[in-house]
Amino acid sequence: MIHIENLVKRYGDVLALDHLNLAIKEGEIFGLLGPNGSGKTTAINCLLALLKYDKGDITIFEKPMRVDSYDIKQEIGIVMQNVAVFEQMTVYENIDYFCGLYVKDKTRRQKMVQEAIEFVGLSDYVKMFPKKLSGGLLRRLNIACGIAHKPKLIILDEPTVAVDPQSRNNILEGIQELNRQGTTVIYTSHYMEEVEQICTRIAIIDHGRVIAEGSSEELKSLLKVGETISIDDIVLEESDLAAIHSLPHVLDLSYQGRTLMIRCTGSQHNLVRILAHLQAQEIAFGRVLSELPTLNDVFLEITGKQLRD
Ligand SMILES: Nc1ncnc2c1ncn2[C@@H]1O[C@H](COP(=O)(O)OP(=O)(O)OP(=O)(O)O)[C@@H](O)[C@H]1O
Repeated sequence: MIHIENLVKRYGDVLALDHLNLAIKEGEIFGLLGPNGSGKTTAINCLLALLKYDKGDITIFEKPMRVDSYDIKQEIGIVMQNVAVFEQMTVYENIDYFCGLYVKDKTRRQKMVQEAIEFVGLSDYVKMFPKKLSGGLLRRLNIACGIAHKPKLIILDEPTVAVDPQSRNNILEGIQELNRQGTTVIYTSHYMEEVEQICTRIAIIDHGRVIAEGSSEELKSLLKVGETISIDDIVLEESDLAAIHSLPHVLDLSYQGRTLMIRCTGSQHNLVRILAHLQAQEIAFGRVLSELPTLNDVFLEITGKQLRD
């Protein structure tokens, strides 16, 4: 559905996109995950032909995307990072205005605006002006303005920045619902939990390049460590440590201040196997914690730094 090939974008000396390649299929919720400044917004702006780029090719719906590709733009909904609504218009008028850019027929538009209002849960606020809305409601209005015309593709650039957890959940559930109704979604974020929660495929980008791509599970399977188990209040001899180390899938372990940390390859049955071993050896222990890897671990292993640097 969307192909970005070898996209290069420079701002003066800053290389914002460095041969970026992306292919997004119809029906996906495609996540673009990367730290601040990695090039997500630049990629989206190039994709939408809002920004000139130095090199590369972009096709959307199998056609080249250009500044005057109005037929393509008609089928795209955009929800940008910064809320962009008119202060002097009410909630209803704002949604109607943005929908009207694409849908001229009044009766059809009225129905679409109504559906968008219900979809984002703004029915009680239609006559209010934006400045009376809370941050979360304002975001919902921003989303309604972007989706009311029922585009085939919706692009959301960090739509949950500075949003309270409840509104954030509403937004994420709404995006999943739109996708269930057949909309393809591109979602950029530096919140890995969000991307993990809703995206069917993810490209992790850093310094304007894709450094890893796949489903959340596929990305995590790139890691050496599949599970980290920590066990508190455990007293062990050297021979006990050697025996635990030799259990299947144990990669390495550390033992400090009566806490044992075991890093395992794979993520299945490690905990059961290790606890069964301790029980068989009649070794007592306290609190046990098993941690599965996150997308941050994937980023850390590939780049040597945290996603939230
Ligand atoms: N108008 C501009 N002029 C100069 N440099 C820019 C401009 N816009 C972005 N950059 C630089 O390009 C790089 C990519 O920025 P971009 O905003 O695309 O990243 P991002 O991943 O969207 O970050 P964020 O999550 O903070 O929005 C950064 O180094 C940024 O400083």
